[in-house]
Amino acid sequence: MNGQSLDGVDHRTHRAPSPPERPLDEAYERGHEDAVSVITGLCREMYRHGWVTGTGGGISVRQGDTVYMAPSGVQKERLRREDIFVLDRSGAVRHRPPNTALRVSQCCPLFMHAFQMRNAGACIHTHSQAAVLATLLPPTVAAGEFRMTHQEMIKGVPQHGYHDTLVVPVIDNTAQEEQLAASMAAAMRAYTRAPAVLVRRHGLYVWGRDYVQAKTVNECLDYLFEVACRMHAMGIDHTQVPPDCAECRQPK
Ligand SMILES: CSC[C@@H](O)[C@@H](O)C(=O)COP(=O)(O)O
Ligand SMILES: [Zn+2]
Repeated sequence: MNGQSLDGVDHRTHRAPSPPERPLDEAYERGHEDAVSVITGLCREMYRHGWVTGTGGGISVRQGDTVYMAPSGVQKERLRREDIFVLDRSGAVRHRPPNTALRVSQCCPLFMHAFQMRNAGACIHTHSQAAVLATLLPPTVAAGEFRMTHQEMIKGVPQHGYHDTLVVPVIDNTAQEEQLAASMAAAMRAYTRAPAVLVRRHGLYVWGRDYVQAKTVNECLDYLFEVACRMHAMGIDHTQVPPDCAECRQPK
């Protein structure tokens, strides 16, 4: 698909021509329909988990050089197909919804980091309570990173095994979502193995090679964040190798 011929957007200003372009409909090829369905469907699913309530959070999907993204400030579980923005891989809007009041998600520059720096096929942003609470755990606050080891669900994170320590960097929240972009990029450069970035008192950005992997990793991480909080409440250190792990305690 060529963005210029699709919509005629002025790429210098990112402004749509007038009158507004046609909506996403049956005239679009199958690939576009699938990406849009993934966004609307997953947002509904994530809403049921309490991860994208109150208009917060969302998901963006990349197919080749085309990126699909929700508008800003709308209830993400009630997105309609025609509400979805289409961008190119540089983050320039190529097609906007017919409702000209809609603006692209404020998460745009953060989603673009996942696509540009990790070649991700999807990036999920949640306001999960487990993720928020994990950023406030004492060891996490002091270290600026969430650490956990010896949990089965760590195996759901690419390049991680049961005995590995999962490390997720934590960045400080800002007044506006877009202002997180620089510190998220710095964290991604510093933590090349991390599958995600936590935002203190805010939530999580997690990516994957496609939406299936991003969804899986998000679910594993959220489970781990919740377990870590509960372990902490029980007085158990989730960052330490358990003393009964024969494999880790054995002298080499
Ligand atoms: C409850 S408002 C939350 C937003 O400011 C922001 O954090 C967010 O995640 C969603 O931004 P949006 O621009 O609506 O896609
Ligand atoms: Zn947010």
